[in-house]
Amino acid sequence: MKQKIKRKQNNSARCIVCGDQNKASLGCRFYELENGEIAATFRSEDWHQSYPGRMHGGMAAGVLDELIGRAAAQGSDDFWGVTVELHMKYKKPIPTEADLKAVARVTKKNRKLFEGTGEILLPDGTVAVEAWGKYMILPLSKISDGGFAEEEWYQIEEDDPKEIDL
Ligand SMILES: CCCCCCCCCCCC(=O)SCCNC(=O)CCNC(=O)[C@H](O)C(C)(C)COP(=O)(O)OP(=O)(O)OC[C@H]1O[C@@H](n2cnc3c(N)ncnc32)[C@H](O)[C@@H]1OP(=O)(O)O
Repeated sequence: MKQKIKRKQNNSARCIVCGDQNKASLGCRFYELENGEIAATFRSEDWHQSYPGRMHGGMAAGVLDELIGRAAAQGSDDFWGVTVELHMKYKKPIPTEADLKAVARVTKKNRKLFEGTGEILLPDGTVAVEAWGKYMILPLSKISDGGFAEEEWYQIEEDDPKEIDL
């Protein structure tokens, strides 16, 4: 089903999932949706492989870890936290050298913690991987040394889609 995109979130420079200047990164883009969920687009390259032709399960966990975390950061470029628990269910292999999508949402949130779920979809829409995660909300100063937000956290200017088919 097509979902309207409200806003694209920032990328970072060196992250393995969304690093704009990291050649090994999955190149994720994160789009906040009108229905309250968040979607990611990314490409599985051959260097993300586990078995031949199959994306590494750790990379899939990385995508859903970050995507669920970002689901709680909707509307803000200054909301931070760290993953404290992550549970994965691998249902189908994810091919390498494929353009892929994922979607996530927050399911529970209080002052200190939040939880959410997410899925990676195969090109035909089948759910390949499901995840549930729990995160602790923290100020950036407790997570990273200074300079990240100013130097490594920015919008990529490009021709962004207006909607996404999930
Ligand atoms: C995200 C948007 C970003 C948006 C954009 C970016 C998205 C990035 C997403 C990727 C994120 C990552 O991969 S992050 C990388 C992977 N994760 C990490 O590196 C986290 C490693 N863990 C830690 O650094 C630490 O454990 C902390 C900071 C989480 C907690 O340390 P601490 O504060 O010393 O811990 P502690 O005193 O034991 O606990 C503090 C309070 O939290 C509670 N607590 C601790 N763990 C848990 C838990 N799993 N479930 C419930 N509650 C817990 C304790 O009971 C306690 O409650 P009370 O006694 O106060 O009541």
